[in-house]
Amino acid sequence: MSVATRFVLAAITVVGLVVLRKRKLQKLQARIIYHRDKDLGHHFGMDVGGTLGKLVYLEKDAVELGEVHEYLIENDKYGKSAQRDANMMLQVPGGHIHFLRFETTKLEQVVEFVLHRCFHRDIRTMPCTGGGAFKFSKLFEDHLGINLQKCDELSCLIQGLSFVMRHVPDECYTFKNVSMNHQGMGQATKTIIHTPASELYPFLLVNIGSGVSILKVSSETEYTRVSGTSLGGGTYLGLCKLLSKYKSFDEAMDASIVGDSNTVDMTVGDIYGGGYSQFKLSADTLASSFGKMGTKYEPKVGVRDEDVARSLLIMITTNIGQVAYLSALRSNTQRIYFCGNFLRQNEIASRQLAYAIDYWSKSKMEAQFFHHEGFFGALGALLAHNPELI
Ligand SMILES: Nc1ncnc2c1ncn2[C@@H]1O[C@H](COP(=O)(O)OP(=O)(O)OP(=O)(O)O)[C@@H](O)[C@H]1O
Ligand SMILES: CC(C)(CO)[C@@H](O)C(=O)NCCC(=O)O
Repeated sequence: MSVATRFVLAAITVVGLVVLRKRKLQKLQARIIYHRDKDLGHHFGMDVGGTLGKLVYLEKDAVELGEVHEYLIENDKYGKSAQRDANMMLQVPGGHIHFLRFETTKLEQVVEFVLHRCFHRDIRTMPCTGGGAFKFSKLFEDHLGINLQKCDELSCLIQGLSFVMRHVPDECYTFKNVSMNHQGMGQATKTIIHTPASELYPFLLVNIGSGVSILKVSSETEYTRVSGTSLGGGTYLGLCKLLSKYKSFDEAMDASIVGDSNTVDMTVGDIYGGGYSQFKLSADTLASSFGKMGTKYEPKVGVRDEDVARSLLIMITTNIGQVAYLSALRSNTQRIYFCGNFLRQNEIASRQLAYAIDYWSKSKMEAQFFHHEGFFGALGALLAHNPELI
């Protein structure tokens, strides 16, 4: 090949490469401009409660959410401020919904982290529910330039719940053949339940978050808040931290699995020396939560932290079960659905609730639970801005 031919070929290659690179750059720039023109906020739904913040986001296609998705995965990997519940991911037409949790006290850290990434400029408004939508709206506006669009928490709760009931197969479960002693031990079998839409309403919904809200739900759009109690998941976590060495909900949960509440609680047997047969109260019936502690000179002797965690769990759960049962009686509903993050990875509590409802109602009522129990509010906020998903 002559020198001249070689020169021509090299020139063509260089020009080709330059053109290709320019095209690639133009494509990239077009994508960036396309991003900047769009408000990605409607891909999100946030619920900031008294204890936990919940964030769901719709990944329509990986390119569009680009950096946001990467951040969330990266954040997840390093277990920093937020945690992704990977097993909760839902497939919806044209995308996936991802689920994240963070402690509300770490919200400022999350905001700070986001601030150091440029993608927040692509998010101008974000639907948000829970008390935090009000409490933290200025923080989001001032630091990130994001306008939180406030959505009512109970309305979002119902929207999110209706969505999973309609679209997520095997979402609801109960415990069949409930027989248990009063310390939450039992062999009942976890069973998936499919209730036909025609038989669904009315039902009672008990949302166990920091506090507890109890709603009578008559249709997808009609509901009333019939009761509530301040003895909820926040009470359990707060008392655990106060009375034991456990520093987190997950630690307290692990401990309560191996704890023995009998060292802490007073049973009918402790009082009667056996059962109170006249009123069919067996010897192992819980008579007084933490009652044994009141009779001891040095209450902590012989009591382990795991026993305290277990006893607290039974105490809070039994009380919620009773308030739920009485509310169902008053509202004339047979099915009671329990949700909220207190029930997250908390099978002792859900079994105990199933048992309590069955016991008090003489098997006329049934307790049911959800796999996505803590995310309905955030899902409802997401759906408010993506009605096509409903
Ligand atoms: N990782 C966790 N950290 C803290 N609490 C947890 C965790 N996982 C489960 N919980 C339990 O979930 C409860 C909070 O539930 P949820 O997120 O449904 O309520 P919230 O939105 O924070 O409260 P509220 O609706 O009353 O404002 C806590 O009080 C605790 O019992
Ligand atoms: C205040 C809310 C609604 C916040 O989610 C919740 O924590 C709650 O229902 N608490 C119980 C309030 C009551 O005693 O009715």
